[in-house]
Amino acid sequence: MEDPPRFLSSFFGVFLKGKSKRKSGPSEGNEKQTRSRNPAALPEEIHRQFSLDQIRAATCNFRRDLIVGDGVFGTVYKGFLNDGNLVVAVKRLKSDLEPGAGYEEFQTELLMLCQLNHQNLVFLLGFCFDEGEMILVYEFMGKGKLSDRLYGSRYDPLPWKLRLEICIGAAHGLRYLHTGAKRAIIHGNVNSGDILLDDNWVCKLSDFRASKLRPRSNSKSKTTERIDTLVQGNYGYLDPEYLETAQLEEKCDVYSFGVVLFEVLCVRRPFVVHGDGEMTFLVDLALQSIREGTIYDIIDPYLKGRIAPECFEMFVDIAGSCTSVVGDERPEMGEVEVMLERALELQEKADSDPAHMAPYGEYAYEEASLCAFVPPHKCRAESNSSDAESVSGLTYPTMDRGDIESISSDE
Ligand SMILES: Nc1ncnc2c1ncn2[C@@H]1O[C@H](COP(=O)(O)OP(=O)(O)OP(=O)(O)O)[C@@H](O)[C@H]1O
Repeated sequence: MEDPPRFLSSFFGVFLKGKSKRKSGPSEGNEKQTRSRNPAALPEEIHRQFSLDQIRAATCNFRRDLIVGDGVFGTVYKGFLNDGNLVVAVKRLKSDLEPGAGYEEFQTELLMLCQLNHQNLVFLLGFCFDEGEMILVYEFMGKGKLSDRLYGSRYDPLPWKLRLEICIGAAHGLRYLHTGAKRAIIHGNVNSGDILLDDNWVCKLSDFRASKLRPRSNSKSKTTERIDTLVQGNYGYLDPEYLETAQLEEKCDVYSFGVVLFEVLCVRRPFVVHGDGEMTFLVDLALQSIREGTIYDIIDPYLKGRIAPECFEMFVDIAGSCTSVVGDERPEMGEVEVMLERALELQEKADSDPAHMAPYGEYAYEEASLCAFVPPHKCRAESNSSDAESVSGLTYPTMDRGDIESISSDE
């Protein structure tokens, strides 16, 4: 990827002036501000600037039945451009937020996506800042969120190979963020709700509002290159080291991605709150089950008998190593990508063996042969421990539901 396009600095000059205009109104006679009203100063050659009228036309004036989702800061509408030939997602900053809330997040999302172009990252078509509105326009992801496809009762269970392909796509996207540019980008909020799927099941990472730019890692000065930040992200996905140090780095994304892998395998939420307020974390449950050789017992029942043992082993090993409590023991995203591709190959190889062919074009694998699997990876530090919390080395605070609602979560 090239450096951030040079238009960005002038673009953000424009953007920020757009903000101040909203609050205090424009002052005349300033050449820069004249430029700010001139669409030629905006990066239209790459990302189109839409007028509010165009956005209104595309969304039938923000018709309620075109709402496809609601985030903390924005409402997302399905929209139609180019005489209805192009379906888009239109994210509009909510008008009922605290003054100023959401601006920074929209700005970060725009800054990141303006610089990115990869098949596994959601594509930003353009933006609209007319009349004090802040609107981002994306390609439309017809199959919605991975989390909905995993947990939504109205959907059929996802086939195992498709799940693997989705994970590989997400790993491609993350690897590109981490290493595809001169400055590494840390997503900062990897979770199954921000992994979107297009009509062809191609997976794309979205929601870059918590993302951070930093120079590419260099092993000698690694620790000084970490980013000090306010801890944010979805509960259940947060790297324990990040929670402790508030330093964001690529390994935080790797950890969160590992949690997604366990979700894909087990179809269990990253955390569950019990009636007494106690919480169970999927990562703790999964790591404990790995250690005890019972991981097969907690996987999605739909997958039982459908995963080749060697693929299963590899997948569990990848998820386990991604969620290692020690960041430095986690693999790089490039390694994760390669291992997931290998897991898919193993599944395909096993599927090609007629012995595994079952009626209706499905495959059947012995369940019992998977039960005693304990992968050799990073559980060594915890191998003497028997309680779930210490498996990941974490002691999570006990929280009640009120606390949880105040934490950003897509669930
Ligand atoms: N490009 C898109 N195509 C189709 N649907 C989308 C697209 N982008 C977002 N959505 C839908 O809109 C919802 C809201 O998206 P948004 O990015 O604003 O918030 P979020 O990431 O889901 O949640 P939060 O902001 O609370 O973390 C998503 O959950 C998804 O269902």
